[in-house]
Amino acid sequence: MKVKTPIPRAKGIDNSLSLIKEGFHFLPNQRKEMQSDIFKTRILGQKAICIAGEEAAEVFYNNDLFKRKGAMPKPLKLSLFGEGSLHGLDGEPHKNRKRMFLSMFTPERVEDLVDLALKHLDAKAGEWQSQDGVAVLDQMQEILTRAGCEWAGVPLAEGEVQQRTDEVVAMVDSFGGSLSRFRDGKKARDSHEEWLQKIIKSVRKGKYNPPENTAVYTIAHHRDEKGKPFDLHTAAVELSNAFRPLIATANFLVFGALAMHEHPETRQKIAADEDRYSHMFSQEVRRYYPFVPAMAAKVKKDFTWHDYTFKKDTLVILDIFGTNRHPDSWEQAETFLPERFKDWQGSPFAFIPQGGGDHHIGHRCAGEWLTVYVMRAFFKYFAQNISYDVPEQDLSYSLERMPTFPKSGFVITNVKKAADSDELLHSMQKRHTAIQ
Ligand code: HEM
Repeated sequence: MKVKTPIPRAKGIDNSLSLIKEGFHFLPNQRKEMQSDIFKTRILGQKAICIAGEEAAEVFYNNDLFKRKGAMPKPLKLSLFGEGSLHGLDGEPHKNRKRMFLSMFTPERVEDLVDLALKHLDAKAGEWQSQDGVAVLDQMQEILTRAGCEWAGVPLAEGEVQQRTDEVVAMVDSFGGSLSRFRDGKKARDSHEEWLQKIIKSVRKGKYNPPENTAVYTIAHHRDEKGKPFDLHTAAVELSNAFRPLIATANFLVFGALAMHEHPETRQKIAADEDRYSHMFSQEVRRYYPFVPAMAAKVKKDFTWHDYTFKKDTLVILDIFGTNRHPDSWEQAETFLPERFKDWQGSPFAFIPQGGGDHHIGHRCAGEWLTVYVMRAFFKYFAQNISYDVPEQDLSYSLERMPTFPKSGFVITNVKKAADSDELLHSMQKRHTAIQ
């Protein structure tokens, strides 16, 4: 970790606009310019310390030193996460909420989701065969909305699939600082929460009886650390958080399709899946391609780290994208290389596309395994079950836009299912994905 003393300060009075304008480049560029993995700046009018790398992630995810209260910018609550969600909780309330989430994401339920997602993917692939061309991004978003709702026990009528898909897409697309995308995300969230509140209400009244292992059942009947049920608004927010983030997986799926296209040798390797290559490939997609730029927390109590005193309530920003490509942890960090995960020893702090630390006691993403297993299964399906052409199109993606994806949405044409597609699908859906 490179640390300059005294801690350098970024140029400019407040860097909020530079962050929005430069996107994924902002933190890595500042670090490069200042030759330091820790620097000071101002964001949204507040003093902030920006840090990057494995060691930085380890300190950031220390619950004794950092808290989430007051760290999340208001617009993120209003559009992406929902007000009162577990992302902003600390201590016992967070532990109680996190236990509830992890109880809904058991290995069996992960397998249920993978099976459902494959079922919807296979149905869509059947339709693609008679279409001129399809944008994989849009298709993945619809498939994951259908599968996510079915899995969570949220009834979704055929006639509202498009509306509900558009809403979750708008919420996830709202975090990058664009005012118009924020407004769309906020509007989408209002409608989305109203819909989910009605569903929770009918479960509580006994008018709708979903299976006990579904998210909708769990959340409708959950009791918090004081033994109280959620108010209707919080129940809707957390029900959303139990399936809405799946939509983000669509971006990784499209980046994976792009990687298969740009590194054609990976396609055969995924199909053969020796040494769990599909897993290595999925991990490298999550490491290499951008999704989450950074996370924010506040200092819980004064402490000193690298001779710098972090004062209580100071905003600290962890560079997520930069940590996944940090040269101290990754050789040839800027190269797409799935094999790097073959003998990877694992580190909860060097590889943090979905947050770092421990899933149970910290804020690390509750849906990380759902994400990885859906990715593995879909990449295998793409490599084994279908063939397609990738026509001329704009496959570039902007690192200034947050979130980002290939500009064309990754269009494929001439889709054909393999003769033994049904058999392959059946073998994939067999219960063999158990967490390993
Ligand atoms: C591309 C896929 C995904 C990405 C990039 C992602 C990323 C993240 C990140 C960065 C965090 C916050 C870590 C922190 O606060 O330090 C998080 C938290 C969370 N994620 Fe995900 N996520 C993804 C998919 C999912 C899925 C599929 C689900 C569930 C269906 C999910 C549910 C959650 C929940 C409930 C939290 C809050 C955890 C807590 O505060 O304790 N995520 N995710």
